[in-house]
This record gives sequence, C-alpha cells and structure tokens, in this order.
Amino acid sequence: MHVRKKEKRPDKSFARQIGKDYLSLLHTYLKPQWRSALLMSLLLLISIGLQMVNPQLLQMFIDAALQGSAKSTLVTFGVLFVVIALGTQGLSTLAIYLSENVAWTATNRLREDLVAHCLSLDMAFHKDHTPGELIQRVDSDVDALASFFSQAIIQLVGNLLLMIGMVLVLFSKDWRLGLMMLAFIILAFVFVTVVNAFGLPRWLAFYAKNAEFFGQLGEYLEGTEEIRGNGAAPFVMHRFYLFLRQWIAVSQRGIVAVGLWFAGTMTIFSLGNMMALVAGSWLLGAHVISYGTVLMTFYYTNLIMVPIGQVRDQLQELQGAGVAIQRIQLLLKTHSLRRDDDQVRTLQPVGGTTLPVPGSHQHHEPLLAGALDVAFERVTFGYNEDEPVLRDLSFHLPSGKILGVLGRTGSGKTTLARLLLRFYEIQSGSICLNGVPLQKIGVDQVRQRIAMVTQDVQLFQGSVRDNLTFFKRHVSDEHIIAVLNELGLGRWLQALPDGLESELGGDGTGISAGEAQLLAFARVFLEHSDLVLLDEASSRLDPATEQVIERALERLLQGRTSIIIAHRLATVQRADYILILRDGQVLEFGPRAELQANPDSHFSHLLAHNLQEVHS
Ligand SMILES: Nc1ncnc2c1ncn2[C@@H]1O[C@H](COP(=O)(O)OP(=O)(O)OP(=O)(O)O)[C@@H](O)[C@H]1O
Repeated sequence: MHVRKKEKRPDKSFARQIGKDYLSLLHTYLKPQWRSALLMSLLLLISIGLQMVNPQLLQMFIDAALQGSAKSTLVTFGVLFVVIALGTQGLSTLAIYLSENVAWTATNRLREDLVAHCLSLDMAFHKDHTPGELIQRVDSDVDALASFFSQAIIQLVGNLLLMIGMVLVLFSKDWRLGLMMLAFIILAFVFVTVVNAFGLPRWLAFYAKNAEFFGQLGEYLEGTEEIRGNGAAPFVMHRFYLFLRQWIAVSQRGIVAVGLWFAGTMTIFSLGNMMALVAGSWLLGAHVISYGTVLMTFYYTNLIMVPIGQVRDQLQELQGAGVAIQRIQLLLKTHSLRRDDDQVRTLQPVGGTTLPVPGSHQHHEPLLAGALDVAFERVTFGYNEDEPVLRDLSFHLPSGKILGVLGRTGSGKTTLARLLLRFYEIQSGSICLNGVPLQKIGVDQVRQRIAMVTQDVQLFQGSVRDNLTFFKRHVSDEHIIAVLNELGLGRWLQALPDGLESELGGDGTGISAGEAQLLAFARVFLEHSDLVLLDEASSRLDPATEQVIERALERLLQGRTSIIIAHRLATVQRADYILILRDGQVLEFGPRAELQANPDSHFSHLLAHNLQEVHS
C-alpha cells in the first residue's frame, strides 16, 4: 500500500540538525560566489576593526593638546581621525554592496530551487498546502535567511572580536577600566537574554499571525467572485472578525514586548555611560589615567551599544533563521509519492541545492511515437487510503480510439484522468500506455505525451502567445493564428491591441469563461500530444461555439487517442467506446455502437430516455 506521508512538525532531533543544515545551505549557495563572499568578509572585519582605532586617536589628540604638543602633531591626529572615519564608512559601504549581491544571488537560487521542487510534488501535496502557505515558505522564509547568506555571521564574529578588543585596550590602560567595561558587557548581555526570552515568543507569534492573515486574505480575494455570488460575504466577514479578535491580543503582546525592549535598552546604555563617567572621573582624580583616556572610555561605552544591539539582533535573527531553515528543509525533504519501479529515492543537486529527484537514476522505457494505447487493470485508488474513489477499475482503449466517460457527479471521472497524468499514485493495479506501466515511463514523458483540458482553465500573467505556448518561442505566429482561427477566435484576436503579444491578466480578466476554455483547447491543438483528455471541456460554451469546437475536435482528435469526460450524452456521440462509472466502479464498458444497439445496456437506456446524466 502506498500511503502519502504527512509532513512532520519540526521535532527536537530535527532542531539539532539545524546547524548542519545551515552549513550545508551556506556551502551549496555560497560556493559558486566564494570570491565575493571572501572579499565581503575581509572588508567587514576590517571595517569593524577600524572602529577601535578612532577613540584611541581621540585620546592621543586630547592628551597631546593638554600637554601642549606641536600643532603639526595635533593636525596629524586630526587628519588620521578623518581618514579612518571615512575609510571605515567606505569599506562598510562596499561590504554592504557586496553582501547584498551575495545574499540576493544565493536567496534567488534557493527560491528557484524551492519553486522547482514544489512543482515537482504531487497534487496531493498542493491540495494540503494553500498557495499562501507556499508563498510564505518560498519568499518570507528565504528572506529570513538573506542576511545569513552574507554578512550576519561575519558581523557576529566581528562584533564579538570588537568587544573583546575594547575590553583588552581598556585593561591595558587600567585594569579597573577593563573590569568596568567587562561588567557592563555582561550586564548588557544578561539584559538582552532576559528580554529576548520574554519578547521573542511574543514577537514570533505576532509575526506568524501576520503571515496567517495575509494567507487568508489572499484566498478570500482570489475567491471574491464566488464569495459575493454565493452571498458568503457575511460568513467571510465573521471569520475575519474572529481572526481580528485573536490578532489584536497577539499584536498587543508583540508590541509591548518591542516597547519594553526599547525602554530597557535605553536604560542599560545610560547605565553604561554613567559607569564610564564615574569610573573615569574617579581614576582621573586619582591621577591614574588621563583626560583622553576618560573620553576614550566614554566613547567606547557608546560605541559598544552598536555591537551589543547588533549581536542581539543577529542572535534573534538566527533564531528566526533557524525556524526558516527547518521549514525550508522540511519542504525540500517532502518527497513526491510517485512510485517509479525499483526507484531508490535519490538526492541530486538541482540548480544548487539537494533536491529529491524521484527516479532520476532510473532508466525509463521509451514509448513508441503515435497515438497511445491505454489500459487500466484492476486499478484501485483513494485520496485517503481507506476511502477508495476508484475500485478495481479495468478497461482497455486501443490506440487512436475515442473513449467517452459517463457517470454521476463524484463517480471518479476526473480522478481517472488525474491518475493518467500521474498527479496521484494508484494504490493497486496498473495503468499502462502502449503496454508499459506508467511507473516505467517516467513522469516527464507521460506529461509530454498527454494533454488535458479541464473544467477550470488557468491563465497566467503573460501574453496571449505565452499563455498558449507555455513560453515556447519556437512555435510560429502563423501556426498559432491558424489554430485560433480554426477555433473561431480570429475576431477576438484581431480586436486585441497587440495581437498575440497582448497581455492577459493571470486571473482571466478581460476574457470570458468560454473564451478561456477555447484558449485551453488551442493549447492542446498546439501541442503534439498522443493522448488527449477532455474533462467536461465544453461545459462553458454556448451551442454555436460548441459547434465550432465540435468541428475543430474532429481534426484535433485525428491520429490521437482521446478520453472525453462528459455529463452530456451529446458530448460522447463521437466516441468509439463508452465507459460508465458508478461509485468508482465500471458499470458498463464497451464499443459505443454495440452498447447503443443493445436495448439492455445502460447506455441505450440513457439514450432512450435522453437523460443528461447517468442516474443509474
Ligand atoms: N483532491 C481530492 N481530495 C479528496 N477527495 C477528492 C479529491 N478530489 C475528488 N475527491 C473525491 O473523489 C470522488 C471522485 O471525484 P471526481 O472529481 O473524480 O468525480 P467526477 O466524477 O469527476 O465528478 P464531477 O462530475 O463532479 O466532476 C468524489 O467523492 C470527490 O469528493
């Protein structure tokens, strides 16, 4: 039995993997740009290190001025101060430029790999995960990793080194100053840790709720027409109201956590300044240190606010990134449940990352060119393992023939087509094309050879041409125009401002449902597929358009095998064979002419009573 595995929630053992996963992601995505990454790291470290120099120059300048040193010495200190300040800024700007490049290149490749991976997963996966959720994974989760592909780790290390450096410099001036700085840093970190422990979960909950809101909103907006048309607006508003009620509480907690953080930070840093001034003035009074050293100490306590803040942010981001890494890895490790014979699930780098490529090392059997012969042999399948939708289904459709599939709503007609395209994996039995089981053919070949027109036509944001050819540039304009003319869309095309290059909205704006369906037919006409599946494909067409389609179909189906799924008897008049399904089982199968001639057949019963649907 082949059961779809549910994606597991992150567990502890998985969390332990994060470090390893993170390093593996870094390795995979930074390796191709290691030169830029290395240069960026050097620049960052130098710019961080340079921050230590200027306070010391300031100290020398003040002490030299108080001791009445030569003007030229003071000017030298001044010039050096300006040069180093500018140099630090210049280097960090360059480092930021490089790190943005490195981060964008790495995250874009990761996004590409994730999208490719999602597209390779079965329909069952896509039914379980809303588009909003996948967008969150592919975009926001990857965003959360952006700085970790570039500067975050280097900055973290650099900032820690900076703090150690400052403490050492102050120890070298006087051990009490060093101790004071050390105490301040420890205090600041304890504070950061406590506030993080309090604030982070609240902040993350706030963040998660925001994402959930946009996921829901996206779905409602997508379904605006249906929601309004069915009077479901109050229901949707009620759900929003319930959601907002929860959201407000979560937001308040999140915002209070952030507010506490800012107030606390200000307090702790003021405390640092105070400690520096008290210790400095005391040691100055005792003639242990100079004025310059007091100022330098004060400068350092101010300067150290930035690295402590950054280290806090980076640790916090690291936690966020940990969650993102977990989720990205979970997604990458979600395998397609397609089962290829003797398939060992192998991991193979795709575009950079390690992605599962089902059956990638397996030899697939080539299919002979030409119309396909289709055979179902005792096929059982259910979307849930224990609720079979198709049961023990067997039939044989010789190549080049047309099969009309009839059956009540929910009898499994669409499911049958989905199985042929291997959107789902059957639980038992076999489906063969030209006598070769689907598992041995390979999903790419299967989908190349089979074309399907469904009830729901999906158009994409893009030109008419791209929508028809799926971005294949080699299809000639003449060919596309001829097909559109044949489908009666010639006038529609002429009315478009830029002909084939006119843009279509992804949501099908500016085009009627019938026209969209005709475009879907045109797609199939432009493909050279050997098995055509038409699923209620003419349901949205008016009788006149349907006639155009009928004539066009005559030509389209020539030399191909076809399966026409229909509620209406008229739709299957051209069929050579008829399959009637009831509750996922074959109620009747045979040559149409024979069934029609047999007064006892279900088909002839339907014809005699001119039933639109099979009420058997
Ligand atoms: N993605 C899915 N997940 C779970 N169950 C599903 C899914 N798609 C369909 N089903 C169920 O499988 C059964 C068969 O559905 P199918 O769409 O194949 O029927 P159909 O004969 O094509 O119906 P219709 O004529 O209404 O299109 C139905 O009971 C349906 O509820």
